[in-house]
Amino acid sequence: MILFENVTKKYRGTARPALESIDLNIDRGEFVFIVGASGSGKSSCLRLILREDQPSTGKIHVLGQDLSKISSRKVPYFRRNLGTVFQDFRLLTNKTVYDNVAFTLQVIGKSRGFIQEAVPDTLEMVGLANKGKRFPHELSGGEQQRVAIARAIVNKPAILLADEPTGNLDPATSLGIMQLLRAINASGTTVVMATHEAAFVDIMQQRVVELSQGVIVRDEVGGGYGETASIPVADLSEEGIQVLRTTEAVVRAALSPDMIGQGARQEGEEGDGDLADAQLASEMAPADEYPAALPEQAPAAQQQQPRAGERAASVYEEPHPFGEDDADIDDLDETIAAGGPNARKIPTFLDPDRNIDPVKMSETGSLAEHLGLRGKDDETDVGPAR
Ligand SMILES: Nc1ncnc2c1ncn2[C@@H]1O[C@H](COP(=O)(O)OP(=O)(O)OP(=O)(O)O)[C@@H](O)[C@H]1O
Repeated sequence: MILFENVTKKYRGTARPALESIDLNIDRGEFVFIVGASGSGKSSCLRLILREDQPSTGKIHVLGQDLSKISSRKVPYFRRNLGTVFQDFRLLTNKTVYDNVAFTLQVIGKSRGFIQEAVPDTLEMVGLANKGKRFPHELSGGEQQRVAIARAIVNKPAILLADEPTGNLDPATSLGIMQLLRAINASGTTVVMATHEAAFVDIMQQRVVELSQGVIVRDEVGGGYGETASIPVADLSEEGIQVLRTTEAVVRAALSPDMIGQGARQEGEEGDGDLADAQLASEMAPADEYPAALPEQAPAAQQQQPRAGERAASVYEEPHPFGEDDADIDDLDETIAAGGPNARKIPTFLDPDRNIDPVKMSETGSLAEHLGLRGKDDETDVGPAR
């Protein structure tokens, strides 16, 4: 689906390449973290996939297309298959939430009927069904990122590229965003995410591609953040460190062998966290306490038997821009049904089918409280996470 063949990118006027001899193959349905220290080449990598830039040497194929052969005129058509999310949200400030999401569809000429169906569906999916009339400045940071994600996925792209999507959010809000991205991935979208968020990379146990000075130094399925891709903890305030540690403790407790697949560890049971962690984790885990975050989606492992009528009800069944002859696209449904080539068990608290109501998540404070973290106001939802 995404193929880099011996790709080198050297920017004009720079002494060394930003990316050097990169070979990378990302399959349909994968969730891939791209990690690495600042300047290691993560964003350059995403820009090349998006065809915002071209490699100096080497070949890149995305969705079966040789990117060097796509003319500038056709680049916008190519990009319809890719959703993008950035650290700074990039919303249109003078448009409502609804219009921000609808705008994506309007510019590619979708019918009014399609837009009227797809936008509310997508806003509901990201937990913002009741906030369509708000303007971006009336939303918390986490909510703004949800709008950006809604905008990115409303056209049901095959690939979602996320460049530090939680970089401006606190850990609790970031957790909700990660859960949403994992749910989107579970529905079949390939997700490639550049990040510095060590805790989330560690707990998600997805494929990790680590860059160091433009070179891939690690490509590990089910990996963690790693030691060399260091998080700039020096930037953390004391309070930030406390929140990050608490979050990490919670998610690690949630991932303990006792809990995976069987709900929360009970208070007082043995585990690798302390009692407070176990309490927090057990608050997170009960499956039936919250409605499913994404009712129409199931975690990858459960998607081998799609529910009858589920796909028929989708509003996204329009012809793919690449046409029905594209083998890559033809195979997509099969891959989705199989849960993607790298479908594997995901942590219960990230399981889109089971735990946190997205509306609760988007109402700032409630998730943090739910996690046992400090509650917060809308105004404080945006802030340095690290
Ligand atoms: N347009 C450009 N012109 C010249 N050099 C660039 C350009 N864009 C990036 N670079 C350089 O390429 C290297 C890789 O940058 P890139 O933004 O891809 O790194 P990154 O891993 O995404 O960093 P960060 O985590 O700080 O966002 C850096 O040395 C950067 O200075």
